[in-house]
Amino acid sequence: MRRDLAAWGERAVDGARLLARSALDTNPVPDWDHVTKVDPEGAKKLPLLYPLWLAETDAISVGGSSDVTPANTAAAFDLLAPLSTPVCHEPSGADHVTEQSQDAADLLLIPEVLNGDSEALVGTLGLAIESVREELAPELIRRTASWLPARLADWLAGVATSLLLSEAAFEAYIVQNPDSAAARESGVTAADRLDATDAKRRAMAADRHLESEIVYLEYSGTFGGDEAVEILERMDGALVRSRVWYGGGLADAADVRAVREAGADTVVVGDAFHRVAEREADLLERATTELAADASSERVREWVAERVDADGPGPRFLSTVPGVDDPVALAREYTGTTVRAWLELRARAERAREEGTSPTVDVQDTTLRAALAPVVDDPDGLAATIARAALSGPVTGTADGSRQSEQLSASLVDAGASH
Ligand SMILES: CC(C)=CCC/C(C)=C/CC/C(C)=C/CC/C(C)=C/COP(=O)(O)OP(=O)(O)O
Ligand SMILES: O=P(O)(O)OC[C@@H](O)CO
Repeated sequence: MRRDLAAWGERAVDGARLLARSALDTNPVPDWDHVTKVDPEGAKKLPLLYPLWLAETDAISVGGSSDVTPANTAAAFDLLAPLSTPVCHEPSGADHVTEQSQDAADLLLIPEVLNGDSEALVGTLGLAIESVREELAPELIRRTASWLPARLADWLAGVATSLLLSEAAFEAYIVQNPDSAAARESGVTAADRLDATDAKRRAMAADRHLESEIVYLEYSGTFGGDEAVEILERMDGALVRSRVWYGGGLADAADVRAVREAGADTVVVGDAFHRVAEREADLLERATTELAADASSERVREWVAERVDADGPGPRFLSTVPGVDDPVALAREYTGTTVRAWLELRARAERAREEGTSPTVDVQDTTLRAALAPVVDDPDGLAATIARAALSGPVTGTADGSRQSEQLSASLVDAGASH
């Protein structure tokens, strides 16, 4: 009798859970419109005033499929964790998840590839779970409660592992560009590309069986165009709980509109953001020779207006953000502020060198600090971090993004300050 009652109770709970799944939004991943993917590898840079550009996006995802290491992941988190925008961590290897990355990230996103090899679906995941259960979690317990008896510590490490996985969100990827690093990492070849019918079926399996919080249509590096639209339209309405994310080659408002109208809940933009930093590096170099260190705001505004037009990377990135009404005006504003902040930091670094004082630049009353104040909680701390990174410059032999300085678009080292 007692057993019958217990079984009945369990069934009732399961039934309620199923009802809630269909009737309520139980997905812990917010329904973001726009996510910016920040790749920690050294070749992909951040604009000097990245907190301004990233204040426009709904969330940041830190990750990439090549040349990502625990060290460059840590450097990226040092720069990004202080922002008010939520920061996710999307590891592509088991060793990218560390205590520091877990502390810094608001959400762990775990990729599982629906059309790749089994290594990418469960192999790397198994390895990562093993490393959390047998290394990361026991080490954490040892450090925080070394006095615990071994058996209790081991039990707690198991609980911590389950907790990490239950709080993570799983991303069921459909990888459609076989020429991308993501495809190489997940064993996806041209023959594995899916048509709309198969893509929808696998998405339904991920939604209902794997219970993946995200179904991610991935064209990494290239825009999926009509094919992506057809797949998204086919999936639309077929999924109960998973959010649908589209990423790959988004470079302007028209691309974004097309995939959103087809049913993508969230668009993910990667390269278009890193291109802002690439262009900025050239622009700052020119500003150094063409503008006086104390150029007026008006002069800088004119100079920037002549060089930033609708086809530039800044306006293009901002045009992918659904809420931004005038991407050209906003990109000019952010670029102008960046140029002024840069000229001022250079001048301060030069002065510090001439006076033989410490190479650390005082960030009080700087354009940098003032620009950060409206978008972050601790503008003093972040301004100091950015100035320190810009001043410390690259170190010979490393260009892997493992230092914050290697992740910024420009370095002030030639202004005389050394580290
Ligand atoms: C469980 C824990 C603690 C960690 C998870 C570690 C795992 C499972 C990693 C899986 C890695 C995997 C299957 C990667 C496949 C490649 C992929 C889809 C990567 C995501 O794409 P991006 O890395 O954003 O692509 P780009 O570098 O091309 O921008
Ligand atoms: O870099 P892009 O092509 O914007 O792609 C974004 C993201 O989907 C990559 O994982």
